Amino acid sequence: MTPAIEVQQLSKRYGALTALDDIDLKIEQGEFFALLGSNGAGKTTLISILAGLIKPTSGTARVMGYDVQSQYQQTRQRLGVVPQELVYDPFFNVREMLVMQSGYFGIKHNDVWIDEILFRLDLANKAHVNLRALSGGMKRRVLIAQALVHKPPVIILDEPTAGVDVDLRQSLWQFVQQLNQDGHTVVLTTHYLEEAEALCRRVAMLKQGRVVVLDSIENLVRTIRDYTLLLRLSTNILPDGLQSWTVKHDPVGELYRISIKEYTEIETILSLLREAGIQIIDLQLRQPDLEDVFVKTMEMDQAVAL
Ligand SMILES: Nc1ncnc2c1ncn2[C@@H]1O[C@H](COP(=O)(O)OP(=O)(O)OP(=O)(O)O)[C@@H](O)[C@H]1O
Repeated sequence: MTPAIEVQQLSKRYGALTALDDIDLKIEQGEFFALLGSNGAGKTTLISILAGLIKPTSGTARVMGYDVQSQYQQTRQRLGVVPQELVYDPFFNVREMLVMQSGYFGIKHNDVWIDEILFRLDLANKAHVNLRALSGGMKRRVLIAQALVHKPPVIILDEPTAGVDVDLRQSLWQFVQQLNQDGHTVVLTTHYLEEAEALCRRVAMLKQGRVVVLDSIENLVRTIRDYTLLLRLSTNILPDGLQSWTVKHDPVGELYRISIKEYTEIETILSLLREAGIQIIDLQLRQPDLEDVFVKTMEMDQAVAL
């Protein structure tokens, strides 16, 4: 099957700055894929190239098999991008804007789908409100509606939940998951790693314009064997024996965070505390998650081999 997105040896330079450095990436149709990276890693640059908004310095990018530069019309029809920035035309109301956007794609009678999108994004009662009169979160919903108006098979969401309240986040994710189940490929960039972990199966992490991690979230989390033992204790004087572990004191909630690699270390720590007469008021064990993978990846000096 043709990949939804295929990027080969893609680079983008702004003068001396390399925003994307020889990237190869393939996202299959039907995937729910996370594109992660810290600020300035190159995520928006990659998305802008896919959307045909900027030209790469070298390399190729394809959407559903079509080249984003030489076959721009075909890729535009197949791609819906929700941009990070709130850009909107202040002269129209929500419905007018969506009808107009449908027109750009040559779709004449789109009312049924527009109604469905408005309903799913909880915008039905704002259909006749002028865009400039909407709150930031509502404008973001309109941007999402705008990206979906032509039912594109590939949907890219660039930090769609920034500034969005919890209610909409949940209904938005339900809607996007439904679209994914219906066969749409979804690519998501977000700084909320728990969101990526809950929704996506595979992830690429960008660092300084390079793909440094590409794998399923399940595999990545499995490779991390750092557990955190969280303890609230009856005293703040710890037994000397605990010096063999990295212990961090978190004044919020008076917690001690002890990094361990094996479950058996818990037994030793508990017996050291018991021997010192220290009581445990609260105990939790935190499993490694995508955030641990991300922090580790970003800390590494060199890109890890793919
Ligand atoms: N038009 C431009 N001119 C010069 N440099 C640019 C331009 N656009 C982006 N850059 C630089 O390219 C690099 C990648 O930026 P990009 O916006 O792609 O990062 P990002 O991963 O999307 O970051 P964020 O998470 O902050 O959105 C950054 O160093 C940025 O400053």
